Amino acid sequence: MLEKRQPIPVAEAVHRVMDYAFQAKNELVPLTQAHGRFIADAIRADQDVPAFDRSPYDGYAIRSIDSQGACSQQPVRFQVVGEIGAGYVYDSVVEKGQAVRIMTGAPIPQGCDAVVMLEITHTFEENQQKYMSIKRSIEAGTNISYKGEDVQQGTILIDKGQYINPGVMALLATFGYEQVAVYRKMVIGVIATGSELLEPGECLQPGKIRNSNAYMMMAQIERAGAEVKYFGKFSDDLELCIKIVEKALQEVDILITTGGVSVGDYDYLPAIYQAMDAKVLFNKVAMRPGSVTTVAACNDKLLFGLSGNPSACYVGFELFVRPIIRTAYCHPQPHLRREQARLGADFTKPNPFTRFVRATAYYETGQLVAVPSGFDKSSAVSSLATANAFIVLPGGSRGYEKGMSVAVLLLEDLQGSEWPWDKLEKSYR
Ligand SMILES: Nc1nc2c(c(=O)[nH]1)N[C@H]1C(S)=C(S)[C@@H](COP(=O)(O)OP(=O)(O)OC[C@H]3O[C@@H](n4cnc5c(N)ncnc54)[C@H](O)[C@@H]3O)O[C@H]1N2
Ligand code: MOO
Ligand SMILES: [Mg+2]
Repeated sequence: MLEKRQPIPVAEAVHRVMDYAFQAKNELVPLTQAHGRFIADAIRADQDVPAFDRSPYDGYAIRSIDSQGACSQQPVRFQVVGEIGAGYVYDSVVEKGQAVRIMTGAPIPQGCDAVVMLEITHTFEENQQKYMSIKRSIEAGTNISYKGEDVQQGTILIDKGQYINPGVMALLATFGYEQVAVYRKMVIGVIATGSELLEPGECLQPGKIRNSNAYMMMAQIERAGAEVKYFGKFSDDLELCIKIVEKALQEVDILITTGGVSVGDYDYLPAIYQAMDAKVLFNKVAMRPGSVTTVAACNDKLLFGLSGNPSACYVGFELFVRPIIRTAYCHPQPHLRREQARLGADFTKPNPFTRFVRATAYYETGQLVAVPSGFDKSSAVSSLATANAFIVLPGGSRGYEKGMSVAVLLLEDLQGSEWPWDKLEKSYR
């Protein structure tokens, strides 16, 4: 007798998976390889930035008091006693009536408290001595970038778990990180199943299709920030498949299979979990696509049995695997970013289960709009290419109309959500 599978709500399924979340170990990488990784240590400013008062302009450093009374009828002149470029320090004290030619980024010489922009000065020479004059008085503090105005020593600038973007790279360099502690990339194994599968380089034959899921998932794994280990395709021999899964599981942090989780004669995954004595966390989720998504735990390692249908496989990865990866990197918001959007086209299919419609989301005069990105069957591959979001339609509805407000999950957003599954209300206009 065929075992009857009990569908569980999506949020419950995600909870069951997240109970197995763990933290990845750290490793040091050269700064040049840190972009795109997740930082494993907070960045604390060990110095002020800037570290000294400096000039934001090219001009002349002066003592502001000396400029008092300057006007167009009575310009005030300064004796130019030196010059200082960025990277150098003027080593004398500037005296009454003196000025130092200064370049952007150079430290303010001792004695000076203002910088006059080059454009408002007049320069001349008398008796082989350089002078500069100005026609207005300058207040103390004019054109000075003060020590610590950008960052004060001791400030925590980035918490651990943050994604290293180009701006974080700038901070790491500013504070002298030649090596950066990042979370070790999780290694995720991928196995495709099905005798119908051909690789992209092979010619199509009757009844066969090309294996798209493995390549799609490899990219999803990389987008989520992990590393792929591809084990190729299963053979048709169950005993051999069991051995392959057991061996693969030892070489990876997480193993994903695609296909073979339903009730077909060649759907081997349930038998494999049983043979391995793996604990099945669930094998049916009240969602479409991806209702057959199965997750099992074997010696604390997760085995994700994603559907063979491309759209179902894609959705299963983003909902269940991605948050495990991001949690391993201590990211505080490991799930897909949830937002509210306006539905850009009718979606008339009824939804007995929560439906994740692959969609294109975009802004239109400040409002997020989401339009289904094409053919919406679980087997669809075409609608994935332009999808950057899922429209989440709660179960028990009879279809949705253009203009309604719907929840969306954004696929290409780095911020993420802490827990996007609360209060998935029925939509409203
Ligand atoms: N009697 C029932 N039949 C099915 C049920 C059910 O509940 N009762 N569930 C259906 C649902 S829902 C889905 S989804 C699929 C899931 O099937 P499997 O996960 O077992 O996957 P396969 O049978 O191996 O393949 C399904 C489909 O996907 C194609 N496929 C497989 N691997 C790949 C790949 N790597 N790249 C591209 N396409 C792939 C495969 O050729 C099949 O067409 O089961 C339903 N059936
Ligand atoms: O698991 Mo299937 O994708 O619900 O169609
Ligand atoms: Mg099947």
